[in-house]
Amino acid sequence: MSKNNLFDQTNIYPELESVSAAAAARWVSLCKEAISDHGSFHVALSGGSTPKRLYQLLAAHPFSEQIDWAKVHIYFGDERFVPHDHPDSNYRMAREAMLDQLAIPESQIHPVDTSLSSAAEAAETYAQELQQQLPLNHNGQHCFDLMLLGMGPDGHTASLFPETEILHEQQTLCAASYVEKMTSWRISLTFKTINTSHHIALLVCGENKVEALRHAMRRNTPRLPIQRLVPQGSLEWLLDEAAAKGLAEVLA
Ligand SMILES: O=C1O[C@H](COP(=O)(O)O)[C@@H](O)[C@H](O)[C@H]1O
Repeated sequence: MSKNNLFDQTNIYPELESVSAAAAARWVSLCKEAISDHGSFHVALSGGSTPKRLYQLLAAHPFSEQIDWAKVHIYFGDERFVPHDHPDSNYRMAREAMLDQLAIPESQIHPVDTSLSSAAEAAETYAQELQQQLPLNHNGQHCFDLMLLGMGPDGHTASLFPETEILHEQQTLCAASYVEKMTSWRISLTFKTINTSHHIALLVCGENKVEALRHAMRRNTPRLPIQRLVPQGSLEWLLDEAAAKGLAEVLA
């Protein structure tokens, strides 16, 4: 249907609730697949506002009991360099919405250590942890079974913001980045890591995402971070109708 491979798997749902339910169903099926393939499921959570409902759904009936939580390993695609109890912490949001309700062994929950002395040190430590914990794919690359992502109105994904050096990072799995417009340090997985994932699910909701989505779908000049997605595995977009407004003609 689409002229752009990046958008070959694009599904549009009425609103956040149905986007979240579809993402939860995808989590369940990928989780079962990964556990039968290599005995565990390694997932990177996204932050921001969109995934909170997904996390709440996963922690409750009917999704929670379909998942063997003892075999799930939780990581973070990006993090704000703030304490874990800070309102901006992605870890705190995931704890409150999902993790506190589930029987995942603590040793399998991998937050970014934001108590370290700098964002650079936190990122370096996290990169080492990923190297130790993540399974290798058949190419010998550290590989997530599922990478959850969102997209900001400026086309950022994870904490890969426009005009930041981290966009070009090819060596490490995770790096620190100062985001001028947020006046804050972020720690983020790099495109190298994201693109290696077995499956990427992008949840995008809200009218303020329309312009960035249209730009990326039209394959215009690649100025947005999101256009740096070159997945080795599969990638699917889960959009709500507000974000997908007017996209039909671009996808046709
Ligand atoms: O992938 C991600 O995208 C979001 C965009 O957030 P949203 O609040 O518009 O859903 C980003 O800020 C977040 O940290 C990240 O993981």
